[in-house]
Amino acid sequence: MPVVAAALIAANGRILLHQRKLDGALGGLWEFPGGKVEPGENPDSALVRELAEELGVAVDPADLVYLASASEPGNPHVILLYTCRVWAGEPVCLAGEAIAWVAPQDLLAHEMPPLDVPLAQALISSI
Ligand SMILES: Nc1nc2c([nH]c(=O)n2[C@@H]2O[C@H](COP(=O)(O)OP(=O)(O)OP(=O)(O)O)[C@@H](O)[C@H]2O)c(=O)[nH]1
Repeated sequence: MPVVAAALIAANGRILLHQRKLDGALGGLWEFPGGKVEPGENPDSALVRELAEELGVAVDPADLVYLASASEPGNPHVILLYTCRVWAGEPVCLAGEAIAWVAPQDLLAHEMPPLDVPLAQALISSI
């Protein structure tokens, strides 16, 4: 089951992390915002939709740059991470517990779901 996620990278180099709702699956953990690709969507259009739903921002698919994927044995989900440096609107937390702008060196100090950890490592290596 494909899941798409974005690292929104601000002009000051900070990266947006999204804290999942405390009471749901992987509750309270910090992840790259995104979600499941629904039937009929491609990864880009799913990510544009998820970023609008979760953060209230508008993203042009042309500004999504694929970076890395992560999966693990026994888990049907594969997560595709994109970077994005251009969006319209100020991100706000519409669906999760909180959002935070995090310096790259502080990403891994946030408790993350398992698949977000290698994605964060790939991101840190790329910038
Ligand atoms: N971000 C993230 N999601 C993971 C990991 N492992 C894993 O099974 N997942 C699952 O991947 C899915 C991610 O979708 P989501 O919950 O963020 O997005 P969504 O809004 O489309 O899902 P929903 O319909 O369940 O609310 C969830 O079912 C989540 O439990 C992981 O390591 N990181």
